[in-house]
Amino acid sequence: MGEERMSSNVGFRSPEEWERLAKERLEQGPFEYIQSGSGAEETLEANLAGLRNWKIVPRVLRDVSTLDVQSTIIGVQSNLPVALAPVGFQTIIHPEGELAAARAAAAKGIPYTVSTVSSYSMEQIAEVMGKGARFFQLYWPNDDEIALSFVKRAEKSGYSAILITVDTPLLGLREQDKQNQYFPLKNGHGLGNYESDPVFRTKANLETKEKSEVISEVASRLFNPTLTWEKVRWLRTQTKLPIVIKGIVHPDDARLAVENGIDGVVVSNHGGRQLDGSISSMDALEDMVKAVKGDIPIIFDGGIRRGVDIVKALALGADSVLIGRLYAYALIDGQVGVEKAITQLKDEFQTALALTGETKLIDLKKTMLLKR
Ligand SMILES: Cc1cc2nc3c(=O)[nH]c(=O)nc-3n(C[C@H](O)[C@H](O)[C@H](O)COP(=O)(O)O)c2cc1C
Ligand SMILES: CCCCCCC(=O)C(=O)O
Repeated sequence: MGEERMSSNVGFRSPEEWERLAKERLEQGPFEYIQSGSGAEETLEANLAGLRNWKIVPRVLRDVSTLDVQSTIIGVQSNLPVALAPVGFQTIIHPEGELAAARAAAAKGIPYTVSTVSSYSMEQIAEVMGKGARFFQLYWPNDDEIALSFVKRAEKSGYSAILITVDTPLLGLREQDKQNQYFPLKNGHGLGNYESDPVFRTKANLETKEKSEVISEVASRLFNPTLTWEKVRWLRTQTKLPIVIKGIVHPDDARLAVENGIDGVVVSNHGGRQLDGSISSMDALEDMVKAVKGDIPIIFDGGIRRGVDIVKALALGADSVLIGRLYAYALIDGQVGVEKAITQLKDEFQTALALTGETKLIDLKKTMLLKR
């Protein structure tokens, strides 16, 4: 491992350095769209603090020469207990957007989650991924036939699970974006899945529309504040793919997920971009674990920046984690950048695991953590 680690130091970039470079290279609108949270950004900061506040109490003299970090995430194999989170509009970062990030995930053997508002279609992304594991994230439109069409297309193009994001009945109040008057959709990003959808095309009469009209048609269908568990139960009857609910932090919602036949939850506050003042992901995790651990897989996101953060989330009971901004910033260097970020995260995670005194994911336990 020594020689491999020396060579991986070439071109090393810390998460902070990726963020700094992204700020330098992107225009203010796109950069702040990625970086910012909602409101006063209390929850954005709380996600980071929530992880920082847990300290590891490491053990020693336990032969940590052989590590096993292989994982299963919603039924698919992964080289790490990590998947790339759905991040919409990736062409605001790099012209190859989702294609580059998805290729990187496939090359590194971890799952990639395609956002409903990806700039390339789910079929285009599937094609570049080959056998790479992929999930489809559903922003349920205000038209169930379009929602079902997305899910059927995901089935056909080899997606292994549907993640329904439920923390976005409407967009959080993001002050920087308001100041910048910036929302990527308005500039024509994030249309990949809508523009290619046969049901949407017919309903919106797309053949006769200018780009600006297409954008308005998508914008008018994107949000669905009427969504309830009843609709989720209906979707359960329409697909055999595992369904995961993304964006819950209340243990009662986790129980409801189990009762409604859901196959996993993502404990998430959307990276602090929705309800500002909501509980940090790490503070929510303990009660979510008490509510559903062992019933369905628990995925965690919000604030993961380094390998040691993954150790903490898994020790507190998560089965795996998603990373968002960490890879989004690295996407400024396209596929190479994202691959570099994943390689580094793996190195950090393995190092943190060994220095904690453990070799296997299953041995990460809450007893090795103290909250300070
Ligand atoms: C720029 C950006 C775009 C995002 N787009 C989506 C999206 O399309 N769908 C979704 O479910 N979550 C989206 N998220 C939230 C992420 O999936 C994830 O929950 C969050 O980024 C995790 O926090 P982290 O960035 O601290 O890792 C987005 C986050 C960012 C930063
Ligand atoms: C319901 C569509 C909202 C798209 C916003 C993308 C996103 O999740 C984010 O910016 O955060």
